[in-house]
Amino acid sequence: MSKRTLDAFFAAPKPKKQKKSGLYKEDSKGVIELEPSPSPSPSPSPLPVVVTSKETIEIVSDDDEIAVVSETKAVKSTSVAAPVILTNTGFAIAAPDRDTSPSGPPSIHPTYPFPIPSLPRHLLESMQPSKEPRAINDGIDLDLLCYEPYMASSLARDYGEFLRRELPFYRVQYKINRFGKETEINTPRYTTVFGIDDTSRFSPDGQILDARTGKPSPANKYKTCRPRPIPQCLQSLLDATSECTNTSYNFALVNYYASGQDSISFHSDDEHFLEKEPAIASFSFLGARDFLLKHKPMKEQGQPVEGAKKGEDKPMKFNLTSGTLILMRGKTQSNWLHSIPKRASNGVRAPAIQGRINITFRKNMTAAGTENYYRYNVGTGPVWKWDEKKKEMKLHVADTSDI
Ligand SMILES: O=C(O)CCC(=O)C(=O)O
Ligand SMILES: [Fe+2]
Repeated sequence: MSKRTLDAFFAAPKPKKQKKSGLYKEDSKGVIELEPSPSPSPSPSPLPVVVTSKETIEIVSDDDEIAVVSETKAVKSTSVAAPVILTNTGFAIAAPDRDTSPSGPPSIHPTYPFPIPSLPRHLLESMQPSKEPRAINDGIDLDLLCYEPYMASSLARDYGEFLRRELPFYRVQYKINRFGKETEINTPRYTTVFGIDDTSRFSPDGQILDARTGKPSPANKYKTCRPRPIPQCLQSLLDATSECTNTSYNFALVNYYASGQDSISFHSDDEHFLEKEPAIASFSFLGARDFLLKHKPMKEQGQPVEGAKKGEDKPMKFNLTSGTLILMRGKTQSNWLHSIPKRASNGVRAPAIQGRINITFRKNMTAAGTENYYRYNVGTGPVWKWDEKKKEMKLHVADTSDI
């Protein structure tokens, strides 16, 4: 969401708790793959049995957010034999026959706080959609394509864990003017962004070039940010998504919702620097979360309120599980709002909410759009990085040993 949209957002008082209207915000599936193993040598593997469980969760609050609203060369490497792990239940955990060696050197750029490893080879080979999409268009001006799943569950988990572990994240704070008063906003989720708008491109060695002339761009073209090339681990999914959705993208925005308290308020991705009727590809990895969609108020759009169409009064709800891709296209962004509401993380009937990665691929047309995306998704604060031992985000301390 852009600053312009935010300003419009705060032009009226914000209702407290549930039942919101207009643009105001509110702000897991367990998968076990088992292979019966009567003997210690279970190969060749039959198809895995996938056991899933659904949970019921409730909305806890809808205030806070202020929603904002290298290319690398593959190198040959050797495959590691997949181990078979025997459990004390008499089952062996299916050990996939996969090559987890890196598919190339890490992606590096002066703007990255640390090198970003290239994908393990088994993931790089799994970037194409696993099935045909289903159209969802049963609301007025709603035009969605849902790949459910785009990526099978164990690959989606590996990919989600890879991104969570290897990407730099930020907890962006910024100030807005709300009813004439300066207000500090704490974005209620981890964010990060890579990419550059259509007027520029990166050279193979990471310099910013003018997209039309191919010459280096003036050093002051981007005044408030340092655009970062999309690392291989995201570019490979972007390329596969471009191909299957027949759309080009130049930005990857990543959200990490660490718990049910992390969220994004109702908004639409209708920034003026995107194309008209933009196609936005939105992926989900790791923990499942509810995704709400509701029609913008008809009145606001100069249409009669009577005969409200599906989604306007009561939001449509999708439980987005790991590996799902939702493509929002056509008139969706100009007519619909979407959100990931807060959820109770330890409800009686609900297991703890697991962290969730979201990636959106978009096509940004202007340099101002680039500045906007970096301002609201990287900001000026410290870097957070996943601590694999503690299983949580930790402030990243730059390694100065080489300086
Ligand atoms: O996490 C999601 O599924 C939605 C994210 C989103 O709407 C956004 O980043 O604009
Ligand atoms: Fe969005």
